[in-house]
Amino acid sequence: MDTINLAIPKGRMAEGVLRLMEDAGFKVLANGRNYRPACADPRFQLKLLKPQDIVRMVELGRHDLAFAGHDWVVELGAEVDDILDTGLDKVRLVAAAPRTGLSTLRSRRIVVASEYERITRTWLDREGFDYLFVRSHGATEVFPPEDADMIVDNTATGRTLVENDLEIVDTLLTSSTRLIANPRLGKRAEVDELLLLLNSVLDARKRVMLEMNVAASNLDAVLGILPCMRMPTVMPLAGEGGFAVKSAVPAKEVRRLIPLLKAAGATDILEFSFSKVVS
Ligand SMILES: Nc1ncnc2c1ncn2[C@@H]1O[C@H](COP(=O)(O)OP(=O)(O)OP(=O)(O)O)[C@@H](O)[C@H]1O
Ligand SMILES: O=P(O)(O)OC[C@H]1O[C@H](OP(=O)(O)OP(=O)(O)O)[C@H](O)[C@@H]1O
Repeated sequence: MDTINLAIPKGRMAEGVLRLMEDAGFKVLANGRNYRPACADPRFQLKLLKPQDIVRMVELGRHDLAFAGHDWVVELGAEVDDILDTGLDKVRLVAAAPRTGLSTLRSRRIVVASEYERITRTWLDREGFDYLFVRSHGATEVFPPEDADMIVDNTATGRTLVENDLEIVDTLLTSSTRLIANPRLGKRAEVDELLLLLNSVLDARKRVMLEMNVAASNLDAVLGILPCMRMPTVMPLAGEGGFAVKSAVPAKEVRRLIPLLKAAGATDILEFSFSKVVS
C-alpha cells in the first residue's frame, strides 16, 4: 500500500491542525520532540515541519499533502493545489509604520523589514515606494523606528502592532491554514476520504442542533423562524397533539433565535453540538 506523506506545521499552527485531525478521526499521536508522529490511520505517514519549509516540500513532491499557511504559499510562489481552507489561524498580512513617521514614508528612501520578501517587494513596487528591503527573522514589530521605517508582518488580534506603537498602512493579503497538495499527486481515495471528514468537522463546528416542543397551533410560526439544512424534522409527540421539532442551525444565530422561538411558542428548547456533518 502506497502511504500518503502528510506534513503537519510545527509551531503555533500545530494545535489547531492536530485537533482538527483528531476530530476528523485521524488522531495524531504526537509526543514531545518526536517529529514523526504516528497517525491513527496508517495510510497517512506524518512529519512535523516548520510552516515555511512545508510549502517547498509539497511543491517538490517530497510530501504529498500538508497543512500550511496561505501566506507562505503566496510568498514562495509555490505551485501547489489548495484543496481545503480550514479557516484556522486567520491572519492579515499588513504594512505598518510608527504613527509619527506615516506622513514622510513617500517622501524619502525608507527601510522596510519583513519575513515576507516577495509579497513586500511586490506591494512596495506597485505602490511606488523608494525603499531598501531588510529580511527579518521574527519579532519584526520591534524594528521601527530605529531599524526600519516600515514593516510587513502578519497580524491576528492586532495586539503586537498596538504594543509596539505601529499603525496599519495597508492590508496586503489575508491568510489562513490550508490543506495543500502536490499537483502531480493525482486522484487518491485516501485524500478524498480525508477531505470529506475534515470538511464534515469544519461544517459541524459552524452549527448546533436545536430541538424543541411545539403545540400544533404554533408550528407554522416556529417553522417560519427556524433555519435548517434542508427541512426541519417534525415528529408528532405521543398523546399530546404537539410536535418535536429539530433543526441544525448556524451556531452564530442561536443567540438571536432562541428568544424568537420561545416567543413563537416553542418550549423545552434544547441545544446540542455535534461532531460531523456530511451532506
Ligand atoms: N498570531 C497568529 N495567529 C495565527 N496564525 C499566525 C499568527 N502568527 C503567525 N501565524 C501563521 O503561522 C504561520 C507560521 O508563522 P510563524 O513563522 O510566525 O509561526 P511559527 O513558526 O509557528 O512561530 P513560532 O516559532 O513563534 O511558534 C504563518 O502561516 C502565519 O500566517
Ligand atoms: O496580532 P497578534 O495577535 O498580536 O499576533 C501577531 C504576531 O504573532 C506572530 O508572532 P510570533 O508570536 O509567532 O513571534 P515572531 O514574530 O517572533 O514569529 C506574528 O509574527 C505577529 O508578530
